[in-house]
This record gives sequence, structure tokens and C-alpha cells, in this order.
Amino acid sequence: MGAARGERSKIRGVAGAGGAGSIPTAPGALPVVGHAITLLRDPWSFLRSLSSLESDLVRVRLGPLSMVAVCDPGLTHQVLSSDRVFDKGGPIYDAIRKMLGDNIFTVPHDVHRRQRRLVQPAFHPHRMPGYAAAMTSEVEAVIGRWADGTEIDVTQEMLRVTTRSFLAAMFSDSLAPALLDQTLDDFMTVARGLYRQMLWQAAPSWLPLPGGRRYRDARMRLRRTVTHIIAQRRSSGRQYDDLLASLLAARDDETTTDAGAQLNDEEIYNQIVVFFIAGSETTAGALAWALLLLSTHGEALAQVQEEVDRVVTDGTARYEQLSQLVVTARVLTEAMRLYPPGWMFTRTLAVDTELGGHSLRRGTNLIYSPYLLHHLDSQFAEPQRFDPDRWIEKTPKDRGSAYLPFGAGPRVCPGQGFAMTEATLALATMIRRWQPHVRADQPVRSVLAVAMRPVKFRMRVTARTNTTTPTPARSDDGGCPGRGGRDQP
Ligand code: HEM
Repeated sequence: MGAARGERSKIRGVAGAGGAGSIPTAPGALPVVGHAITLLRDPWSFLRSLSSLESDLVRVRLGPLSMVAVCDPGLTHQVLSSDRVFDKGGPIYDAIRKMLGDNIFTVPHDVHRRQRRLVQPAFHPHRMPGYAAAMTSEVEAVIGRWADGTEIDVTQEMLRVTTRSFLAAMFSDSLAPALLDQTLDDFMTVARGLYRQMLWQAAPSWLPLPGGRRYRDARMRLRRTVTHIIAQRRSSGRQYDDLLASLLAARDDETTTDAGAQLNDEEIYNQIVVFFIAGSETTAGALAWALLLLSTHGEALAQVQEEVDRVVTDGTARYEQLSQLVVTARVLTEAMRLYPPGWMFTRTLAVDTELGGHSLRRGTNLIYSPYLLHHLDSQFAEPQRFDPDRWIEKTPKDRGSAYLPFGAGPRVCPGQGFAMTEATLALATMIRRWQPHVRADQPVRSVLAVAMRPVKFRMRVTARTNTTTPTPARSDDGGCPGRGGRDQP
């Protein structure tokens, strides 16, 4: 980015003069609401338009909030690696904390490291085979219900896969079957409530947060269920090998007080809720986009089918086969480039600082957007094109901060391995067993929510047999069927 950055500094002219006023404002701000309506109406075009301003930083106004969007991978790297300076905080995180309590996702830097040390072991690679076993049986259960030749609601089905897999990996068999559906429903209600409250965050703090009875009941029931399971685990001598066991066993050697060296029940509950919210819709979104892209790109589909027919011999992809599922993984990597489930995040400046030649004041709110970075044509040839082969020569690591579906730095997603394991095994199993068909005229739109995912995306599935020679679906270089839907990239 060096040369390009130099040119941009000249455009700004006053870089380094210490004035936040030298940062250009995105065009199209309306009185009072600023860019909020444009962002809500068509977030993807809006984010792409920011990079076309040829400035590393762009000012954006969302109602009363003035924010600075970081449009350069190098500067994004700087922001994400120094969380002491570019901390979590600001109105969105405050709203999540108000609702979910302190948890690893929202806490500021000064208390984050202890939580991270206590949570990280739950995602250690040596734990993945155990989680993968739970995931594969849930994948089998969900796709085993599909009937030959029928239509499925892809997003709902993927959500079913990821939420059920999450509960199985988190609680093993501690959730009685009768309680499982209710608990799943409660988690979903709480997640939806969180999104509503995030949108509400600009309202005055004395206004009661929206929720409603259903939300409050779900929250109370969920807390009771999880607290009960934790109490049972603490009193029984039985050994478990799940996410909850790992959270209960975690000890932080760097914390000197006995109370702080372990997660207490309240902290464990808060982490579990945030894992569910951070991990379920995101992974479901990645899977839904991957299926959508494969069903409209026959050549890529044929390559994945060739791979899974060769590797997945008994019809269900297993953990031991992951290293051979390279084409499947490339498709997911590319789907998350085009449609990163976590599409925009914020940071707040903890101190006055300098970024890209601009002096920024303490309290300034910054935006970083994986979606924006993933569509920079300086980083990706034909960025709108679905091309899994672009990952043959360059791995995600080689792309540095231009490819950040899981964030980076000390706040990088701890669930990355979990999510990739789950998504790769699920996609391989689905493609091994089912042929996807989508109507070319089906309008597909993404929804503006916690995670970017398609809505109302229906797909017909037909059973594949062991010897099926893949029939490539329509192949073109566009993105989705029905391109041009309002919210579509
Ligand atoms: C495809 C799936 C996923 C995507 C795209 C994704 C994306 C991300 C991103 C971009 C961040 C960084 C946010 C920021 O910089 O503010 C993040 C953080 C986080 N993710 Fe994920 N995630 C996924 C799956 C998961 C799963 C499965 C879990 C847990 C089971 C999880 C738990 C978390 C947590 C706890 C954090 C906060 C980490 C911290 O602040 O230390 N994520 N995720």
C-alpha cells in the first residue's frame, strides 16, 4: 500500500496537521440522520463507496454519532494490533454490555486479557476432534431430514446445523432432549433481542431498552437452565470433554487472587451466551453463502463434488479428512471474502493518537469493515467475482490485513478453528449427499443483522448417489441469482 498511501496523503493535503477536519466526509449525508439511512438501505454499496474516495480514513455520520472509517489494510492492522489505544467501547459495545454483562467480546482492554486466557483453552486445536464428532452427528441429523426433490430454506437449515452443533459441543448430553428445543429457542430470542437493542443504542440512556415479555422470559429461562447445568457439573464427579468443561476447568496462572483465577458462574454464563451469538449466525451465514455460490457456479461445484466423492467415502465428512478437503475449504474462504459474516466492527480511542497522518482525539469512534477491505480492487483482482482458485497460490495469511473475516490482533476470533472445522465438515457432507439447485430468477437478499447472511434463500435438493457424475449447474462469473436485490453486494 506504500505508494498508494503516499498519493492519498497528497490528496488530503493537510495530513499531520492535527485536524480531524482534514478527513473527508462520505458524500450523501442527510440532515439529522447523516449516513444512517444509506447504510441501512444498502450497506454493501455504501461501504464500497467509501474506498472509492481514495482516502485511508473517511468520516461517517450515523445520527448523532460521528465515526471514522478505516479504509486501508495497513492502518486496519495498526488499529487491530494496538487494542490498548484502539479499544473496544463506544455506544454499540456499551449496548451489548448493558444487555449481556461483561464478556470477552465486549470488555475493554484492561480486563480483557484475563478473560481471554481463561477462554482460549476451550478452543485449543487438541479439543477440535471432540467438538467435530458432536458437529458431524448434528449435521447428519439436520440434513437427514431433507427429502429428495424438495425445497429447503437454506439459511434456516444452516442455522439449525450451527446452533445444534454449538449446543452439542457446549453441553454434550447435559441438555435433556425435552429441554433442547426450548433452550435453542431461548438462545435465538436473546440473540434477536441483542440486535434490536444495538439498533436502539443511539436512544437516550434513560429510555428502557426494547425487549418485550418473550425476550425477558427467554433470558430468565436461559439463565436458569445454564446455571442449573453448571451447578450439576460442579457437584458431580463425571468428566466431560466439551466447551463447558473447558470453561469450568480453566485457571489463569497470572491472576493472583483465588476468586479471579477462575471464571465464576456469572462469567461462564455470559461467555456461553456470547459464544452462541458470535458463533452461530456467523457460521450459518458462511455456509449459506457458500451453498448459494456453489449452486450458481457449476465449475466450482464440480470441483468440490470431485473432492468429496474421493475423500468422504462413507457419506459423512470426518475430522480426520479435514486436511484433504482443500477445495471445500477454498470455497468457504472465498465465500467469506465476498460475504464476510462479521461485516463491520467499531473501536474507540482510549487516548489521543495519530493514525495515517491524522491526529485523532480520545473518544473518537472508528469503524473497520472486513467487507470493505475484501472488496478493494487494489488487493483482489475483480473483487466482485467468486473465484475460489485465487486461494491456490495465496493463502489467507499471505493476504495480511486485506483478508480479515475473523478479525486480527489480540481480539481475533477465538472460534476461528471451531467455525472452519464445522463449516468445512458440514459443507463437504452436504455436497457429498445432495445436489443443490437454485432458480436463476430467485431474488436473494442479505439481511443487515449481527451477521451478514442471505434471507429467504430457497434451494431444491436432489439426492446424489455414490457414483454420481456431477451435473454442473449454470456457470457464470456473477455472484448470486437474482443479482440486483436491494441489499445485495
Ligand atoms: C464463520 C464464523 C465466524 C466469523 C466470521 C467470526 C468473526 C469474528 C470477528 C471478525 C471477530 C473480531 C471482532 C472485532 O474485531 O471486534 C470475532 C470475535 C469473536 N468471536 Fe468470532 N466469528 C465466527 C465464529 C465464532 C465462533 C464459532 C465462536 C465461538 C464459539 C466465536 C466467538 C468469538 C468471540 C468470543 C470473539 C471475541 C474475541 C475477543 O474480543 O477476544 N466466533 N469473530
